[in-house]
Amino acid sequence: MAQPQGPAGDEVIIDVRGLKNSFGDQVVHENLDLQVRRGEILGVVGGSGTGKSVLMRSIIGLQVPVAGEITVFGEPTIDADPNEATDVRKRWGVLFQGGALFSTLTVAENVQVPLREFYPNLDQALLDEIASYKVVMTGLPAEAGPKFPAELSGGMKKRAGLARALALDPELLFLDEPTAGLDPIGAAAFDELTRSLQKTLGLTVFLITHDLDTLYAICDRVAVLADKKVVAVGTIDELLKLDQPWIQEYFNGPRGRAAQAGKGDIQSERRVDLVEAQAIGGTDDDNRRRPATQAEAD
Ligand SMILES: Nc1ncnc2c1ncn2[C@@H]1O[C@H](COP(=O)(O)OP(=O)(O)OP(=O)(O)O)[C@@H](O)[C@H]1O
Repeated sequence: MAQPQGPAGDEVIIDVRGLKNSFGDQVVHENLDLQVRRGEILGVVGGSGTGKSVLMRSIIGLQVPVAGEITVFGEPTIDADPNEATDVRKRWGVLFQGGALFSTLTVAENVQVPLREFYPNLDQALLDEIASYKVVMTGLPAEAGPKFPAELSGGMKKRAGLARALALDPELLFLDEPTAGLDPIGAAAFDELTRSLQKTLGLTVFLITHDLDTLYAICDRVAVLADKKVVAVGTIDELLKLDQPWIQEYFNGPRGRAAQAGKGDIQSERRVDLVEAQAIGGTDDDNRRRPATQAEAD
């Protein structure tokens, strides 16, 4: 199927049109449109409960909307033919909020879950080899493979979840609040990891976040959810020019201004943070904490 084209002529990987979601009387989305372009990191922001996670679940077929159309790689994901849905699902990876690792499986076994699901005939030696590669790729030490999730720090769990999301060599990555719960150093290191994997692997990334530093550091464009729909999509500079109350409050509030003022410093600090994080084995479990922004320092 021909891929739709975005306004700038870029290939549209995710195309959401007229989406409506509701739970009982509560309407979460109404006439929501969104296009995600190949190769971008799209940040998705909005107040708590505006339906960011429900949007992601709708796109990946876990939430059946009341109305609307969604295509991913040009294929419909709502009421899709099961075989075609499987073909499309192989092309994306998902890091759910909190990591969603299976607690009774080791990190390596968690990474192997999607491989076993989609390629049941792979032999164990190959599964082990792929899992080791993905574990190291996400900055975890090789020794993390045989560990259980309960033995990992919060940051390591996120990396393990990311390793599982990358198991099938996806073209498209969904990240639901990947830096939530991480200290600033861990969050910065995870941002750098996301950016470097996105560049190296040519990924398109749909990234739900509340983290202003993440938006400034790695997102190419930002989509804003409010009033049950996407009220704006653009670079942060473009969004700042809009007279939309939530956008102004979010980006021009004290934390937004601090993130904006320090964005160059934050990015260069974040490169140092990554080196530091790698030096300590990719873990975020040290208790060093320093303010990411002047607002936190205050
Ligand atoms: N399975 C469900 N059943 C009933 N209501 C739901 C369900 N899933 C989500 N909701 C409701 O839909 C709304 C949007 O939820 P969602 O988790 O998408 O918000 P969010 O924008 O991701 O919020 P947050 O930033 O706090 O994570 C919320 O009011 C939530 O209670």
